[in-house]
Amino acid sequence: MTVAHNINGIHPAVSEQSSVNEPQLSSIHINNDEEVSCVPQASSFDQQRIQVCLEFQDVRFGVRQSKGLFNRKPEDKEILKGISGIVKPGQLLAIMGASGAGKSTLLNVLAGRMSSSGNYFASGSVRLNGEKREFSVFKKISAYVMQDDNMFAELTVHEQITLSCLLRLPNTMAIEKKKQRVQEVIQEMGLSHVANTMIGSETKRGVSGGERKRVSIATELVTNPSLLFLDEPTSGLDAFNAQNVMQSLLKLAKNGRTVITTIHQPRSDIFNMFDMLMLLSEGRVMYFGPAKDAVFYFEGIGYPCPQHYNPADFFLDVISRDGRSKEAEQESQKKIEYLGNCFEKYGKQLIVENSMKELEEDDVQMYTKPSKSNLNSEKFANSYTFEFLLLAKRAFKLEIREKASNIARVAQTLFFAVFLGLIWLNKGRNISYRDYDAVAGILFFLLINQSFISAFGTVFVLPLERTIVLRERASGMYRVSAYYLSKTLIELPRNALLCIVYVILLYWMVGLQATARDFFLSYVIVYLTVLTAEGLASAVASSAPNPQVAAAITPAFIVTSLLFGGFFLSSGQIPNYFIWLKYLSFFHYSYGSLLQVQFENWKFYDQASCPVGGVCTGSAVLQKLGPSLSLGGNLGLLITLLVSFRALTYAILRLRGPKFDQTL
Ligand SMILES: Nc1ncnc2c1ncn2[C@@H]1O[C@H](COP(=O)(O)OP(=O)(O)OP(=O)(O)O)[C@@H](O)[C@H]1O
Repeated sequence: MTVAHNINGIHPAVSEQSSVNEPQLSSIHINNDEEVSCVPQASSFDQQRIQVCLEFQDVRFGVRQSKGLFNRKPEDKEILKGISGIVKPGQLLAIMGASGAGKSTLLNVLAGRMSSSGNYFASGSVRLNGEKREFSVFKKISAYVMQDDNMFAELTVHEQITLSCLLRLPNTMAIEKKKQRVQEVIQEMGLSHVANTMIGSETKRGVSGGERKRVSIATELVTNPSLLFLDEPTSGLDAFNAQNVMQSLLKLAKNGRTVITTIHQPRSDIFNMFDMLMLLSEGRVMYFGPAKDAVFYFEGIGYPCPQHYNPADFFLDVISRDGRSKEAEQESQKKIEYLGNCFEKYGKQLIVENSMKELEEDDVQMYTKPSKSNLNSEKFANSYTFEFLLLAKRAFKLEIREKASNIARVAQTLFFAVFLGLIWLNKGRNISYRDYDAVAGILFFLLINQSFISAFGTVFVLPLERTIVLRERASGMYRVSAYYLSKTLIELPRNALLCIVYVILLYWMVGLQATARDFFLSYVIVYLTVLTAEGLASAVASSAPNPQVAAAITPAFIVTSLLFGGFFLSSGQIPNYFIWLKYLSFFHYSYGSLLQVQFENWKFYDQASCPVGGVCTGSAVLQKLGPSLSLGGNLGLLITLLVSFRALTYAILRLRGPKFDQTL
């Protein structure tokens, strides 16, 4: 397939008002004579891949913004202003432009990742092999690598890719084949030497930045996607790593994939890897066509690239708005206007339309039509049980590998148990009826201390974990219920162990009711309270955008529960209009239960000398402090709140899941 465009003697009169030099588009020779490889190579898996040609025509996209608190009439902001292009299998398209040019927005629209919040408008068409794309098919043949490489730091590269592979490839495929695919992807992305290294994070040493990005790409690559979208894959990488990543992408493209990436400011050696280039400025196309022809094009319209200059830097200089002064801004604005008009008039017609015509004529027949019948039509590739077991295995690994937080939790538990035990040493033994409220205070504190530790552990972890889960769910890896159920169940033993250590130490140091039944019930109450506090914190944290917000709002919920828990305010002291808060306070039920367990058979050493009407026996204390429900009733409601908070967390995670709109 050979295409040669010769554009001679075109004199666009597009900049009459412009102060920019009048261009003489005298001799632009756009040469697209490279054979595009449509033949998959490499692994056996590659042969099953559908070849995809992505065309987009006159794509417009904008958002509706409200102008302020008191002006509710939304204002439209157009971000993409009629973008067209075409990318074929075997090609690597780089979308370049200054910050705010609309690169990520275009990538998202092409990948169908416009948030379905409805606060936007979009028009134009995006077609796959000449046909309107079907969401379910598109999802299966494409992959999206986000700019942020959110992955679990404690997993090894091999584990991360294996999980993705096992969960995304269909259950009809033998496990052995899936494992073989893992090896292929690891090799394809040049990760063999770090396969058993922890991924790591900013605070934990792991693989290098470039390797991390390649792990992120490999995670998406397991399904052998035909179409790969990447948002700024080189951002934050040093020159060496950036080049490595781009080389990997080039290799993927040359294996017959269609690769589209946004990139900010590539070095010249990276620039030379691009097959196709799209230059965007302020939502308009400044250039689209073979990357190697861009310099000729700009020369032809009056912007010659200086010798020995990185073309990428040159293009960015030319197409960026210069905001250093008002004059400079106006000047650059006119230049952008002119470049946009030039491309509209000449480049677009000659490059985009020719390519599309050419595709209509022959290429489309070369590709298998991506239809449901070619692909596994199930929404999830594997059964619920399989997902649950794999996610539980991952949750367990993460649980035992998070050494720092585990050590911190154990240390806090031991410290508080011994510290509080020493403060209240023997306070439960031989106590006067005059001090019954001191025992009540100890019981209340017994409940809140562990609950706080647990709740705050969740608050900082869940929002970060949610971003990973969101990415995984966006790729259709698993059901959110399988994730949340496995995580919840795997975390149960940790709390059970910490609570038992805490309760044993504190219980015997303070000298609470020394029967097996009372000890066991007290332990169960503390444990259920901790799980409920954690459930409440999970619900709040899962709705917060980040750990900072979660940490700021969770105390409000926990402290309110505390206040209405029965120790600080008796029922009679709560104003009628706030009485409902008492019923929502989980401490109200756990404190009520613990009072019942401890005071039911409590004996004060001096209760024989009780004055008339005094609170001198355990049952008198219970009457005075007044848990209104039976032990069973309190425990039942505590468990109800525990289940409700967990169910609420699940509902929030589900509602706040990935939502894509692929109307184009
Ligand atoms: N939801 C939104 N609401 C308002 N403005 C938006 C929204 N999304 C994008 N924009 C604006 O649209 C423009 C293009 O954004 P986009 O993120 O696509 O740019 P970009 O070229 O990827 O920039 P960068 O290289 O800095 O990531 C920016 O001015 C941005 O502020």
